[in-house]
Amino acid sequence: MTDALLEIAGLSAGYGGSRVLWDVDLNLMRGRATALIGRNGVGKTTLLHAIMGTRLASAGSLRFDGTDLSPLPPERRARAGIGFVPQGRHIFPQLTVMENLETGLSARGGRGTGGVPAHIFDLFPKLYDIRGRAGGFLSGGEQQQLAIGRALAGEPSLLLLDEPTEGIQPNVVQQIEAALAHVRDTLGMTILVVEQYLDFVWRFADDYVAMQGGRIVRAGKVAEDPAAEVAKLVQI
Ligand SMILES: Nc1ncnc2c1ncn2[C@@H]1O[C@H](COP(=O)(O)OP(=O)(O)OP(=O)(O)O)[C@@H](O)[C@H]1O
Repeated sequence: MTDALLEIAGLSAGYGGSRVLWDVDLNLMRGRATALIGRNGVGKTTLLHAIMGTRLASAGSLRFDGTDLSPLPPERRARAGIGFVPQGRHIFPQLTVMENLETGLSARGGRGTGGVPAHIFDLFPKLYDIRGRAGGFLSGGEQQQLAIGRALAGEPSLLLLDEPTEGIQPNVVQQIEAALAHVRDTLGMTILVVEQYLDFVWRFADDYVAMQGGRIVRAGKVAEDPAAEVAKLVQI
């Protein structure tokens, strides 16, 4: 067993004839949170989709916990332990908060038992208060908490998040930050978070990876490189 939970090597991906990711190498270490940053359109979302299997790579390899992900469709990748909080949240509007959370349980595969884990309501108490409300009636902040809670219900070992603070008020941003730090520190969860809001990720992430033009141009530890310096380099 290596220290890397996810090993990406020489990954390329795109849309039709246009290539978006070029020869991406990235290792995510177990129990660490990595911020994936870069300007709009550099390919961050595409990289998350290539990991999740909702966009297929045209070249390169993806190994998760030692297993080749390439032949696995998205639902098998979810059952293997990859959770995804997509941009735009994709809450089921007709289902209640509790039912939305329960949809996340199917990603568990053989891991975990019982219903929605209680710690999700400890992390996001508001979800318990509104558990009977339809997803379509939630505020943006509530939807984001629900999207994260639903991914956590699958008890993933790797959690992918696409711009979780987008359009979210500061008190909910703080809760999201505390929740991500908590699942990393107590459950040893590995996290890859795409973010434009560098102050947020620099507060809790361990590592960062900066992309430009579909390539990783810099990687390091957030404790060693100031956010402002990295932001300047990748022109955020
Ligand atoms: N479904 C699609 N079909 C065609 N091109 C796409 C599609 N989705 C994204 N692209 C293009 O791929 C490139 C990378 O997009 P991607 O969403 O991965 O970037 P990003 O860094 O996540 O940016 P953002 O922060 O705006 O989401 C962009 O040029 C985008 O226009």
